[in-house]
Amino acid sequence: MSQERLKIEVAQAALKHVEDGMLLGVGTGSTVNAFIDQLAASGKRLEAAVSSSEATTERLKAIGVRVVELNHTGDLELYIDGADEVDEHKRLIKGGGGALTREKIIAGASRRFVCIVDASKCRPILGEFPLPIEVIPMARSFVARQLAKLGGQPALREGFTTDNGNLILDVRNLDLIDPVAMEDRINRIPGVVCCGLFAHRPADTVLVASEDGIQSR
Ligand SMILES: O=C[C@H](O)[C@H](O)[C@H](O)COP(=O)(O)O
Repeated sequence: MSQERLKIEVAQAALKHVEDGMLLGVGTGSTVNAFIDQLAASGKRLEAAVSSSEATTERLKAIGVRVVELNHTGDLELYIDGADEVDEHKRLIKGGGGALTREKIIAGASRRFVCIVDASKCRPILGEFPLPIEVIPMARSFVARQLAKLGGQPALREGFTTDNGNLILDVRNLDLIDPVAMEDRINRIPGVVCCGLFAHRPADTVLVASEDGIQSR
C-alpha cells in the first residue's frame, strides 16, 4: 500500500474520534491534509476549528469549516495532528512543516491529542529526523552555538519563515535518549521560541497505519 493510501486510512480512523458539533484543534501537514479531505467527505459538521497554520486554515475554510482563534475559545476537547517521529511513549518530533509552535500551543490547550501517522514514523528512540527548533531571527547564530554545545549539528532551514515570522534550525545528532530533559535544556536557551520535541506533552493516542491495518496505541 502506498504511503498516500496509509495517510488516507489513518485519517479515516481519526474521524471516529470526531463528533458533530465539536470544537476541534487541527494540525498541519500532509497527513492532516488527508484528514481534512476525509472530514469533508464524511459530512460531519464541526462547531468550529482552531488551526495550527495558515495552510490548514485555508484548507479548512475551503471545506466550509469555521476557523476561530484560540484566544476566543476555552480548552479544546480534541486535537488531531500528524508527526515526523513517534516513540513507544507517544513522545513526538514535530515541525517538519514548520508549524511546531502553534501545534504545541494547541496540543497544550487540548484535553485529548490524537496523533495520526503511518508506520514509517515509528521509532524506538527519537532523533533520526532532524529536530526542528523555531528561533527569533536575531538569535539564530547564538542559539545555533548553544545547540552545538549540547552536541547537535544545527542547519538553518534556507528560505523558510514560519507563520510567526521566525526561522527554523533543523538539528541533527542530539542525544534524545531522555527527550523530556532535552526539551527542557533547549527551552532554556534564550531566543528559542519552541522546540519540536513533544515530550512534556506527548500524544494521548497514536493511530498508526500499516499494511496490517490501523493500530491504536
Ligand atoms: O510542522 C509540521 C507538523 O509538525 C507535521 O505534523 C509533521 O511535519 C508531519 O507532517 P506530515 O504528515 O506531512 O508527514
